[in-house]
Amino acid sequence: MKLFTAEQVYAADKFTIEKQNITSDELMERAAIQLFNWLHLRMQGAQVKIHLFCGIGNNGGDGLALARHLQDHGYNIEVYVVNYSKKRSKDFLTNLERLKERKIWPNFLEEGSEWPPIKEEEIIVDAIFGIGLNRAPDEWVGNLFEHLESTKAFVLAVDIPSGLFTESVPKREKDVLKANYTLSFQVPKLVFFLPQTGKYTVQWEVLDIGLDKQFLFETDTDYSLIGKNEILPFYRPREKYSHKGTYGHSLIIGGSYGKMGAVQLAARSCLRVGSGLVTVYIPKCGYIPLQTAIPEAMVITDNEDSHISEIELSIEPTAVGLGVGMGTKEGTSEAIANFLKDYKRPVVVDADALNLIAQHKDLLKYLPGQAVLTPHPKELERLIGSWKDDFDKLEKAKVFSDKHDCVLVIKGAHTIIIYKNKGYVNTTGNPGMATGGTGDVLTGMITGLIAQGYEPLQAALLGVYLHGRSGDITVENTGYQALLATDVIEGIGPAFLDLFKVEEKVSAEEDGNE
Ligand SMILES: NC(=O)C1=CN([C@@H]2O[C@H](COP(=O)(O)OP(=O)(O)OC[C@H]3O[C@@H](n4cnc5c(N)ncnc54)[C@H](O)[C@@H]3O)[C@@H](O)[C@H]2O)[C@H](O)CC1
Ligand SMILES: [K+]
Repeated sequence: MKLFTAEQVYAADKFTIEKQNITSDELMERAAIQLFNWLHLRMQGAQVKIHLFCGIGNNGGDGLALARHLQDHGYNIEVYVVNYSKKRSKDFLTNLERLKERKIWPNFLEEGSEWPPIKEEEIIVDAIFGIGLNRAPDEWVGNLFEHLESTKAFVLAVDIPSGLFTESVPKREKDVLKANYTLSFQVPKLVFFLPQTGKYTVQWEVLDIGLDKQFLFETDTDYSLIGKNEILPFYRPREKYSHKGTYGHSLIIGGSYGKMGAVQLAARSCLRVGSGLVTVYIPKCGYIPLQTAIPEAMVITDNEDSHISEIELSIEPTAVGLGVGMGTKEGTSEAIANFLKDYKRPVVVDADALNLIAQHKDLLKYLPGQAVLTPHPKELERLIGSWKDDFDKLEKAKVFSDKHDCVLVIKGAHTIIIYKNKGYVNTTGNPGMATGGTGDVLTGMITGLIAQGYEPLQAALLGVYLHGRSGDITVENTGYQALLATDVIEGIGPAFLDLFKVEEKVSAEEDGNE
């Protein structure tokens, strides 16, 4: 799913209005009906009080139109206009008139107004600011947000939590009204997925308001959301007359005394994603544990017992996963540097190998094209330097990826994959996966996918998606706390099978939308 900028959403609006020969008021009405259906389906006429806070632009217009539908269906509502500007939008005014015709008189809130009392069990609809926010809300509006949050009532945001910009990070937390749920029109916003801005909504959902499908399809975006629909088109099925040679030979280079587990995790996950053959290159101390734990893997050992000192290859791997559990002994750093100077085939670089490259940036020029780098935030900072905020981080990552022709897998709650000027936001995974070894599993998976012939970017997308999906499937049995990296490997099979499961439709939801 593409992630549009506010400017692109406005363009889609305009295009739709012209092509479908409708008015902007009719489009607002569609939005309001979708909002109403969503609420009505869940509330079934319950008389819990709904407090609708509406701004003076089109987001406010949506709120007023929703209030009208709620009133028509007998809901218990109270409407407020947050009067932060005299510049009211046309469709806001139209909807204000419609409310007045029904004898609904909103409360006008201004600087100095007394804030309305709201009970914890009541509902707040936030239609104050939408994607048109162009500067931080005035102090008194921030104070209102604070008051609304302090009531602990459930906050349902229309389109986007008020005070949240679509393309930058707000300066102060109190300038945004935190939402429990956001109903976003047509497309989710990038800010829902970044650590500094994602925290402003607990959950989100998209409401289809019928913006022109062709326009949405043809508009190119810098960011997209990666789910099953984005993965399936490049999934490669197993061929009947294939053999293990068809699916590549992966080599995992890593391990040191006390960190052999990392190699085991990477090698096993590499096998689980379907790599035809897997060899590991490790220091001698890992020989017996490796051979015992993973009979399917082949082992080549370094001359040193406790760390890697020289990477001498007697095989020609299809793809290499470099760095897991490797340590930073001096001999090891040299071995990696020498290896990278000679090696010309696809590589996934992780952990200590990443840190080494960050320390010796001249090594970057030896990376083969489209090398996949899988840094966590600290490793990323060592590579690209510090950043002002999440948007700055993404821009710097894009510049780095373009300059060094590499795929950056920025690990986090929503892992973001950057290649050149595009970003791909992953949707799978959960907090249970914040545990030692899951990164090694990811490295093994991406390596194994590249070995099978996936382009490095595709391998990164599929690997990250399946890794998170496996965690999501597995956590159902383990719970967050007990989830182990090993469990994520065991879930890879079910995650592949899940790619082909047809989603069950909630029939009531469909009814509600009719
Ligand atoms: N396709 C869609 O998604 C549709 C969206 N709709 C809704 O329209 C809003 C966007 O409406 P817009 O009028 O452009 O902006 P806002 O309501 O967000 O803001 C109002 C207005 O206020 C001014 N402003 C901005 N920042 C400030 C500030 N800090 N203080 C005071 N005033 C400010 C600015 O001039 C804005 O224009 C979208 O989110 C949806 O909810 C349509 O209803 C249907 C199609
Ligand atoms: K809002």
